[in-house]
Amino acid sequence: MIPRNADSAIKIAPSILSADLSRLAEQVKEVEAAGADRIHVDVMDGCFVPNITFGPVLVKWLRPVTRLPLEVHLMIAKPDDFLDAFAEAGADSLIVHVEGATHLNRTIQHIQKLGRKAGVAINPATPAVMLEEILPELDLVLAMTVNPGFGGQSFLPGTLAKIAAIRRMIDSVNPDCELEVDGGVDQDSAPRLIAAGARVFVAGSSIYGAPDGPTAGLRRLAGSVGG
Ligand SMILES: O=C(CO)[C@@H](O)[C@H](O)COP(=O)(O)O
Ligand SMILES: [Fe+2]
Repeated sequence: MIPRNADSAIKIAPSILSADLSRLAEQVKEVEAAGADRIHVDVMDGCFVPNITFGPVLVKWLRPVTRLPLEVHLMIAKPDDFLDAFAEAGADSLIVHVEGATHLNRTIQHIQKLGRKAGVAINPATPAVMLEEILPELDLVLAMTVNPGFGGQSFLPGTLAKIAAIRRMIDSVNPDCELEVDGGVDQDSAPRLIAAGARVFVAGSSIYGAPDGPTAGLRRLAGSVGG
């Protein structure tokens, strides 16, 4: 199998939320071989979002399965209480929601002290200006393109203008910060997202739910954005 070009400016992060969890290791190894750039782990607590998924123990078991970075998307009411546990389990980056962190600056400092990359996620209805003060400190912004909580939802096109606004903010104050998008990302939405300024693409159902399998799904998505 020919891997994707590792130097591609476009990064793809398969979300294991849509994987066949009865053979998770195999499913992660498959997307690694197909050229995925990182693995996206959706953590939900049934409080911040109406669904429950994974805890640090899953990250611990996943860590030796792949050489890819593990990014942990924390959709939980009390992210500060779990940062150490996810870092210790092997997370490479920790993403908290701007809507869920009361003392966001402190939370980001905490992540940095743990030696992990720090990201902030922003929901579709939250204005981009909420990122303004924290943006200089960030490694990554995760713009939600669905309401968080479930895989397999439809991309919300109303988020495109905000993504373009975040791209302008990043370019002016922190050009090294990555702009990642999450939710309903497939070969139809991805070209529109790239035009708006996104460079990292989380994809669950378009990869793991692809009828012809995760490798074909990933290839199709990468092909749609020239990555
Ligand atoms: O954070 C979330 C959902 O809350 C995502 O990471 C989903 O896992 C993306 O799944 P698809 O929309 O690509 O199926
Ligand atoms: Fe996510």
